[in-house]
Amino acid sequence: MATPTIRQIRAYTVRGGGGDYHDQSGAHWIDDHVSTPMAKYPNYRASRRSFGINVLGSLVVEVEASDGTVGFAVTTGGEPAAWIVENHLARFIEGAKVTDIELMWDQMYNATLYYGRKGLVINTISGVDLALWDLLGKVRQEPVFHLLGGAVRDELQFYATGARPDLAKEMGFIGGKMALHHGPAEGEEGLRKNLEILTDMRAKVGPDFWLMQDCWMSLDVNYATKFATRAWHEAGLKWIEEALSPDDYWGYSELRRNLPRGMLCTTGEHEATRWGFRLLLDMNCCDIIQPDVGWCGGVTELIKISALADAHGVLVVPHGSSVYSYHFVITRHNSPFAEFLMMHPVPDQVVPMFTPLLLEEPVPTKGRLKLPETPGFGVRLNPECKLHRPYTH
Ligand SMILES: C[C@H](O)[C@H](O)CC(=O)C(=O)O
Ligand SMILES: [Mg+2]
Repeated sequence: MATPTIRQIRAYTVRGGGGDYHDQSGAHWIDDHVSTPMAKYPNYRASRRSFGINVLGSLVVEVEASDGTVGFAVTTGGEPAAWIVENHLARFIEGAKVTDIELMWDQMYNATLYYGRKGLVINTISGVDLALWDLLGKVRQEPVFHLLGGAVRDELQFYATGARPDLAKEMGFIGGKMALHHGPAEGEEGLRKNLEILTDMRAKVGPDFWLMQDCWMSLDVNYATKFATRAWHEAGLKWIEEALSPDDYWGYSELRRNLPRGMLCTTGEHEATRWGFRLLLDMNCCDIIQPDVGWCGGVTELIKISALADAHGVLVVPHGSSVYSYHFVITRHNSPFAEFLMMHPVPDQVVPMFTPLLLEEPVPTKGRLKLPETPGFGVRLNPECKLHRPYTH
């Protein structure tokens, strides 16, 4: 049978959770006075929505093959990403063989180099790439993790990100990661509060449960060193995550050298491509890299990033991104566990990370998950979510 080609690519936007998991309404732990680079401005301290963390919304990319098979993926990027797909990237996708993902990636990346490389553009390319892997899996009637070389273990094991590691422990997760609440602008009092939250949580979860702190790019080297050292001694903090701006490779190098022996430095969720990660690796910036497969260039690029990290003895524990991460992590020896982002507002129960956008999105039970062998990424779009196609070509 001839290899199907791609008949059409379509880009949609949708609001209210899903790919853009920060696009929540009402009270939610993910928007409860989280420390950010904007927290130096008191007006933007209480809520990340106040400075526009959710302005983009979700992007949904659909690719339809000549045999009628449709692949899709969701990520962030919203309307500007939809414009890039429809007006620029479509030409490299339509007419191509469904198997030629490497070629399509290279053309999308090189054609956008003059305004792309990172951020929104590589985020958009990631969405297209994930849709292409979904399509190939569906055409072949294989789950994506089979196409990536097959599972290297029976099931995935997860730590949970949310405000309640104590509840995550009861739910069977191997660790809990909390968002930092107070940044350097909140001074000594903020530092004391940050440490208090951690020591309280340590008392609740006992000595052995992993506790991690996500700093969402909000600290400087001095504050991060002081906080991490005290948090290690007073609360057994396992890792300090994304303490600095993603552009500050020099700062990460220094921070990692400053950390107490045994404590891990992690970063990379806002880094992109093999070239960005090469800087983090060559400059000894961290012990674990955390690429987001929906932002770093997609699965096609994550394969390369992961191989590079492996050669440097650095683990790859992707940021969030639900099934798109799970299908990768299960195939890699240097990704021994995965993140589960708790999207319940409290969060006192497990809900699918991209809720309500996907159907059949698998979730961990007792902190573990055996991936179903459904073709592609094994998920469907929820027909109740209103998609909008702002541009056509
Ligand atoms: C909790 C963090 O601020 C962010 O929303 C998610 C994240 O960075 C992570 O899961 O890691
Ligand atoms: Mg993070």
